[in-house]
Amino acid sequence: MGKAKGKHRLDKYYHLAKEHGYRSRASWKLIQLDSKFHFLHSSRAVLDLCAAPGGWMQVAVERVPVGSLVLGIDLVRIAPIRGAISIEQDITKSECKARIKKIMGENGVKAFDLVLHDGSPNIGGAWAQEAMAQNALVIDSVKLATQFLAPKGNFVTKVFRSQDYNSVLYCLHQLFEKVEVDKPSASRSTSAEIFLVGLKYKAPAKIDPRLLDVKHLFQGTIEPVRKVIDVLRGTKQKRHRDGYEDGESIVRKVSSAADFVWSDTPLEILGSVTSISFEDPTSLPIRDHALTTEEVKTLCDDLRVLGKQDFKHLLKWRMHVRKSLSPTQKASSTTAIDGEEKKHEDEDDKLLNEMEELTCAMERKKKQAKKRDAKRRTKDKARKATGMQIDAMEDGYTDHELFSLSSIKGKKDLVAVDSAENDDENGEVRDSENDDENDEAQEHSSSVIDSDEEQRRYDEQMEEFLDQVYERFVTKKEGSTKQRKRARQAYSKQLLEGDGDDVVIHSDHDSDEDLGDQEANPLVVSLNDGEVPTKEEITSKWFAQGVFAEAAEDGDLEKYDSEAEMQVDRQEEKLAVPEKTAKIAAGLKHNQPETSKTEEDFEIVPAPATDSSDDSSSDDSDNDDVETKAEILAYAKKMLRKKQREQMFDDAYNKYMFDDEGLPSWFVEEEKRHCQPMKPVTKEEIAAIRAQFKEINARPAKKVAEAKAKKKRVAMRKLEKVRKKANTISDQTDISDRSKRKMIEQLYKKATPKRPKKEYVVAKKGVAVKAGKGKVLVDRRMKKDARARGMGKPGKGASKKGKNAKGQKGKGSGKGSAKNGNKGNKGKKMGMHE
Ligand SMILES: C[S@@+](CC[C@H](N)C(=O)[O-])C[C@H]1O[C@@H](n2cnc3c(N)ncnc32)[C@H](O)[C@@H]1O
Repeated sequence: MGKAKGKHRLDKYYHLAKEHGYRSRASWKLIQLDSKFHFLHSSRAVLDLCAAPGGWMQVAVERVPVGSLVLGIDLVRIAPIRGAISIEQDITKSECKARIKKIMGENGVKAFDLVLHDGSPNIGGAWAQEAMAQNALVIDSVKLATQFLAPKGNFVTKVFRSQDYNSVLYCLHQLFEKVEVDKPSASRSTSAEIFLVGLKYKAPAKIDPRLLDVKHLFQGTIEPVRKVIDVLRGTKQKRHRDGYEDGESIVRKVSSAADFVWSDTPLEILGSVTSISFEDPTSLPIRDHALTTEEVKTLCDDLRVLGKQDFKHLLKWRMHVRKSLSPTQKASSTTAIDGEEKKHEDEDDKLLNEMEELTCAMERKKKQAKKRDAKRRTKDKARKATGMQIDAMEDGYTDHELFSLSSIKGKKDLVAVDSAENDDENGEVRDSENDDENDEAQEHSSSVIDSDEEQRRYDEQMEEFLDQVYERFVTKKEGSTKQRKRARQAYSKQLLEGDGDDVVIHSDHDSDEDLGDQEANPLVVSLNDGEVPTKEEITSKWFAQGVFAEAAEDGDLEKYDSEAEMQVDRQEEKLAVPEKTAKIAAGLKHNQPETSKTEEDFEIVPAPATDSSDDSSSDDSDNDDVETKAEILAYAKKMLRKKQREQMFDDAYNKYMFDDEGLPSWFVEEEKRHCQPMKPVTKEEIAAIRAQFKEINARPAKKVAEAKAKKKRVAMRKLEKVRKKANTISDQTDISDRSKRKMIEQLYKKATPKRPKKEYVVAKKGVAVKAGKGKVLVDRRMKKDARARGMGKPGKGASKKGKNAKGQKGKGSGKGSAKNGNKGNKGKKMGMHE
């Protein structure tokens, strides 16, 4: 069955099979099926149809109870397997039946507990024909199973997911109490094979012969098959796993490529037809499009065998071909669906359309960004040429109103700012673009996706989305709406909040119905549901608290009064979130020491007490410094990303900002202990930064590295010179080889840098000797002791050197060394003193 050849076939299971001594990688399929359905351990007689080379037989022998019969049959000879019998037979012939019966009799087996079938017809040809022959072979194996299977016995067969697949499935449903469909991971995802496991054979007294007649089952003759179905089931047909109804499964349902591409419900089409054709005239441009590859055509040919990747590939192809053939049509087709139609549109289809819109928007934005960049570059050039660059800040020009959000009174102003900004950036781009483009640009003004990073993110999102759509597409067929809902919600959430900073989907509803909001500044967000309490309201609410009654009696009201004022200020301050980012950042460090407050409500954080004079703590403070630096850097790193930065700001609004006073001490204590706000950076992130510091510190100083490199260069040059000289010497003919060698040796000796010689100092009693840099202290006593302890044998050279050293040093090395060297060995205990 269209077997791929070559090295790629030798996958993990091939090697595993080799390792375990199985004759075929197919063994793993049976192992995995058995691990799931546990049919082997209780089978005392197993009939393996189409068993060569015997991989399944080997597994069966391993897993069935000892003494069980495992009978393997194949067209080709199966090499003997210990504990199994094999015969050469065609399972479609009646002779095969007789042979089986004979062997059963010989082994005292009345029926088989398990019939296995992994046959593949040994014919070539078109895929459809092959698949049909395969499934016909399956029915042959079913026939044998009905004759030899014991009641409650099990049956495992391989089928191909072609148009006959559902008929086979149906057939098995009639004969077994339960039918499981499984594709073990050992089965290649590229293969259309799938395994059906019929559990608990019903062993009906009579079986309608048409049920096992491939002509009835597979030939596309709907009526007779339906009759068979009706006779045997007498009930309404159920939907099956793959989403096609039994009766429908044998009919080829075709959709035109044009319908699929231009439809707003592509998933509905994918779920309801068996193939997509390119034959009708409207589909011709699609067929001839460069994007419509042979692969796409093959996928379209049989939609029932689509795997996940195929499914995604097909949807992506549709999206691109749609965009390429008619970008405008696409946009209108997705937006022009009237309300009624939209209701009926599948949710996934809607999401798919949104995704497509995003793709278009992204590409549009990319184009615009490119144009903008080009314009900006030319403008800059022109400016430079005329020397017109003016630094506004240099002139001391600052207009505070310019940066005040409160000056933006409504959406209109905002749009004005927005467009002004665009004008500023675009220069004359806008003038040159037509009105339509301008409208689009405004519509998607917040969905600017122009960097590679964003593109990557978008691609990931798209992949994820398609995965979800596929999962839902598959589960939908089983009627699982819950999962679909969940995934959809997750996706919408992602769209709205995940990357919402870049991609905003505008709903028409927004602009039309929220007219009442027009006068409010949309950037200034109320944290109080739009209702801003007045200063008086807040004050009175504050004083309404019970505690003030007591305080009034104690005459403490003055203090509370100022506190209330502060609360009011803070409330007001909350209303203009973006203007307070500096303070928010300060709020990140929650466990600040006491803060003092000024009338302008600045919070002055006292610097932590440090004592630079304290030397012992300098190490600690160094460590603290590194720790703090690492932490700050980790924050900074996070703040580089817009989304994370805003998240940090948002998180920084917490109760610690208010530094409540007058709380019961036990409460404060417990809060301190248990209520620690989460830092926006993790320990690991800080550790990573510290590791970076370490790495930087570990690098040699630039000067040292340079000096080393220079030294190396000089040495190399020297050696190069020597090499040349050596060559000239060796080329000379009038000198003997021996002298040549000597001369060359000398040359190299001179050139190689000499290591400073070690100086050996012999320790002598009563003479002080300093064994500093380059000096080695040699002490006879020490040597002897070491030798006595068996710690090592001083080499000849060492003693010789020692002697030399002694000779060199002569008297001078004298007595004091005994003090030095022998001190430890004076060892009264040992009594070894010299
Ligand atoms: C994929 S192999 C089976 C592998 C086997 N399960 C194993 O684990 O080694 C398919 C086998 O079906 C056999 N086959 C095809 N048609 C057959 C038939 N009519 N009768 C018997 N064997 C047949 C082929 O000869 C081939 O060996």
